Amino acid sequence: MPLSSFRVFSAFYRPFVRATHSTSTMATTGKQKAALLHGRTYTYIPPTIRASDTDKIPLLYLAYRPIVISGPSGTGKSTLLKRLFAEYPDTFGFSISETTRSPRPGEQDGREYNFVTKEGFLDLVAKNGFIEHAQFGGNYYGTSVQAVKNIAEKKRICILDIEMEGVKQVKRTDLNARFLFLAPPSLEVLEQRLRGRGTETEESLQKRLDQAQNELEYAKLPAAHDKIVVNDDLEKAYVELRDWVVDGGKFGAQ
Ligand SMILES: Nc1ncnc2c1ncn2[C@@H]1O[C@H](COP(=O)(O)OP(=O)(O)OP(=O)(O)O)[C@@H](O)[C@H]1O
Repeated sequence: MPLSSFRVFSAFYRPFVRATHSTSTMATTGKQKAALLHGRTYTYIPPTIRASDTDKIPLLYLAYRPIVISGPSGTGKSTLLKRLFAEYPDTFGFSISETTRSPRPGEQDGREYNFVTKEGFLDLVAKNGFIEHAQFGGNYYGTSVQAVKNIAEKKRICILDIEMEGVKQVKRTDLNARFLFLAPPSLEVLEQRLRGRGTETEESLQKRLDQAQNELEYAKLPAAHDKIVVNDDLEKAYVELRDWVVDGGKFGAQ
């Protein structure tokens, strides 16, 4: 795993989940629609519980619907989310990751991380309890479905900044999330932004661009996302993203 992926799990009180790796598996139910795009098969996974099944969704998740923001690395997700959190400081929640590593001095269980045993972690993996998980430096790290639910319980809206496999995994839960895809104006512009950011090696840049193609192709599937925003002009993209997220003050509540 490239070092840059570690920041996914390293920040305290993360307002959103950042991940570039996932070990989620593809579902194989008959409900799926598959589409062959450019020689690869992409599967649209319909939500386990549809937003229209309001009687099956716990009340809290009707009111505090998590928002999943995905899009190729370098599209501008962090830039736009930072602005959103600054404009709405008390609206969004903090998801706490699970980890099998030991607490460092000063760290508290349930604050920086939920510290769990390897057995407990793998048991939750087997039960499909993670949205994303990864191994780093001999330890496991992950974002559990329960951690996202805890945010709704605090009456806040959880924003998940995750990649495609995580998006599919969220669709398999009863989180009743809304899905926004942030697209770059083009792959060329994306490459320029990644180079301009100065965080990538040539190798990690290539990996990100390859993954960007996968994400862009998945996003073409009908109903993969509820909203697509193209981040061409930053100001325009921010207003479009914010207006969709805020939804006239309802934040997507049903
Ligand atoms: N509309 C825009 N016009 C020009 N530059 C932009 C625009 N949006 C973002 N950028 C720049 O592009 C770079 C990548 O943005 P950012 O780091 O927010 O992407 P990201 O999607 O969060 O990437 P990652 O998933 O790798 O963290 C940054 O240097 C940012 O300043």
